[in-house]
Amino acid sequence: MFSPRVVSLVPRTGPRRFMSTASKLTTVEVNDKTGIATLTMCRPPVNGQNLELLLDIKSSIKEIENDSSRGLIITSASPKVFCAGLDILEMHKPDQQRLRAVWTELQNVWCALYGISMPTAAAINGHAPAGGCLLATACEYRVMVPDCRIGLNETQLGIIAPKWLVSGFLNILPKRVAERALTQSRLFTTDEALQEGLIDEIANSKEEAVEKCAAFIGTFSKVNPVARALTKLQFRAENLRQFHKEREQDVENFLSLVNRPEVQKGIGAYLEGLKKKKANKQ
Ligand SMILES: CC/C=C\C/C=C\C/C=C\CCC/C=C/C(=O)SCCNC(=O)CCNC(=O)[C@H](O)C(C)(C)COP(=O)(O)OP(=O)(O)OC[C@H]1O[C@@H](n2cnc3c(N)ncnc32)[C@H](O)[C@@H]1OP(=O)(O)O
Repeated sequence: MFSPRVVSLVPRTGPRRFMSTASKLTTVEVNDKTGIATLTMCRPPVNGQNLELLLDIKSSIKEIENDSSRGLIITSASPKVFCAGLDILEMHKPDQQRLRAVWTELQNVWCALYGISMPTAAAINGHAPAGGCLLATACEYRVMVPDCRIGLNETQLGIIAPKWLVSGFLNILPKRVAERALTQSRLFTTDEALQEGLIDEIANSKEEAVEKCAAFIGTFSKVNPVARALTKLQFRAENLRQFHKEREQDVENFLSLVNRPEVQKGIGAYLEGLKKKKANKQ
């Protein structure tokens, strides 16, 4: 179903770039000076996480890991949206096999990003609801541009974010703030996110956000990388262990939830809402 991955390496003069897949839903650029890889999601208009984008993100993370980069920065090619979360079309009247693959790949992406040993940072250059927030909170550091929103708004959609999906959020926020945000489906503004500690810095542009992420990664230059990696993984091991224990059941739960007639009705209504928003804009 998927084309084989094509990796073309440009010689190491200046920043080197390799397109991570034939489908080009992500690109990876490694800065030769710093050794930091920037993974950019490029699925217009909002980086909706369909199966192909998730597969591409996973492969790009693995490539960066195998390339022994000094760190990973994740960002988006879209001017206003970091990532809008799961592609809602994948969940509306779904093909069952594909739906199963979508959720499995979301799990795989989270696991690869959350569990990678190198330093990670998210340059959040736009809105980051739901699955977008998942990617950002799997990283160790977050820099966001002004006037955007980030959070886990699942309950507003009538759905429940499983424990593994919330664990990045819980690494960052006090439990009480996290519980309230999840139950209220709160989408934090950039300023609120900084105030609560959900993001670490604000940047005025995507470029500045990437620079600040690189500066964060640079803070580890004098730290023993093996000791750093083991310490990071020590903090994350319990969440990962729990995730692996529950991941198969989690897929079944997801399928059963999405297939419920009332959830399908809700997804349909949500899609209509997005269409109306478009009509009102025109
Ligand atoms: C709905 C899910 C229901 C059930 C799932 C059931 C069980 C799941 C159990 C747990 C799941 C938890 C894990 C993760 C879940 C998710 O990620 S669900 C997705 C949640 N995402 C959102 O709620 C975001 C919705 N989008 C927005 O709020 C806005 O679009 C935006 C703030 C991201 C950007 O705003 P604007 O810049 O104003 O752009 P538009 O709104 O005009 O959108 C442009 C274009 O993109 C389409 N679009 C937007 N979001 C999605 C999406 N998530 N999937 C697919 N398509 C999306 C939108 O319709 C517009 O398309 P066009 O009209 O131009 O064709």
